[in-house]
Amino acid sequence: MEKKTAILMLQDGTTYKGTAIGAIGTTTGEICFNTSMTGYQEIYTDPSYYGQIIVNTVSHIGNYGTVHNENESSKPQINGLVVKSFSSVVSRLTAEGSLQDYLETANLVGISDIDTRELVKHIRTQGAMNAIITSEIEDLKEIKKRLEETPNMDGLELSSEVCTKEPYFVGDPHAAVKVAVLDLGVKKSILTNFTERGMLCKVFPSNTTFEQMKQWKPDGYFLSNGPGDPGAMDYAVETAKAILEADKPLFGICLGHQIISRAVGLETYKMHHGHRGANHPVKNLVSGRSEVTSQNHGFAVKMESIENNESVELTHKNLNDETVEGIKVNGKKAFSVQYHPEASPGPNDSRYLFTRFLELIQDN
Ligand SMILES: NC(=O)CC[C@H](N)C(=O)O
Repeated sequence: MEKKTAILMLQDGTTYKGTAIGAIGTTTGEICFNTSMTGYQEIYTDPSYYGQIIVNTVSHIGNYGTVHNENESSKPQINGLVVKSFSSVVSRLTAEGSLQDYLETANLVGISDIDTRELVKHIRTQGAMNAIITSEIEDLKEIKKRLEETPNMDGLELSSEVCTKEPYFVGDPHAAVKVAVLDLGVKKSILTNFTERGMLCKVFPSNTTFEQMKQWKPDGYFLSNGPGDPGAMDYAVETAKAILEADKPLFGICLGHQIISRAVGLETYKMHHGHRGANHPVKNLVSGRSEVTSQNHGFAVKMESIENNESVELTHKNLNDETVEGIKVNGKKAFSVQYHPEASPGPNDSRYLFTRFLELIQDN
């Protein structure tokens, strides 16, 4: 493939020159980095990344190609991609295609040959910000103008843009346990973790109310991961409040955790640059065990708001920066975690949480 120059410009004006990868074009979004060593396809197709440009800190990307069963949703969801060394050689016998073809088919614009170490250090010190990648505009003033038109992630509601438009089922139709999944941008592997444990999932669009889901007579409710700011999602907070009010078994992951937290009066905030990777240490304060976890979030629940709230118990804490990683709602059958027990990519230390949810439903 003939190499074409691309430009990456950050909101603070920092500009990098590199090589175009994926589709030729222009894209904008919030720039953030993921430190996972493997699992690029799972990361790019995770709907929680919708609206974001991803920097992979692992320097070699594309080398094992793509396969359809590593998709976490129907297509890549990230807005753009920044890598160091992009491989056009695919070294996996079972690969179905190259990453270049995969990105091009999805019309996804990226840039390679960027000093990602330097870039990540910059984001780590300066914090989350918007960025633009272009392989078609050369005029820096024009690039800057396009970048300035990009909305800030703070205050953005994005779940309605990535969720299913119609309800659908996943799992054995005769399963003994039925789980209503509120799709805020759900990853496929979360649903697999439910179905593997004998649960049938009915996945509902993000704006479905408790009353509407209730008609299916679910045994439990799940609030999924997803993109955007939990502070802009009052409609989902109302749904969580209604589920809690009815005292039904309730589990939430990531955005779902932030929504449940807001429903019980906790506050969320935008982090300096978030947690994205597959080796974040978390302590389970109930069992005393530590877990190595997969994470992807740019917002979090305020610790101080938990300390002043008697209706919740802090169950999990991040060992790097002591942020909130999990809660349990006192007197209710509800719990949630900020991190990703389904991993994908990442370690399986936290999969017990899916079994805990099943047990909660069975006890009920
Ligand atoms: N993975 C997620 O569900 C992310 C939740 C939310 N969008 C955040 O960035 O914090």
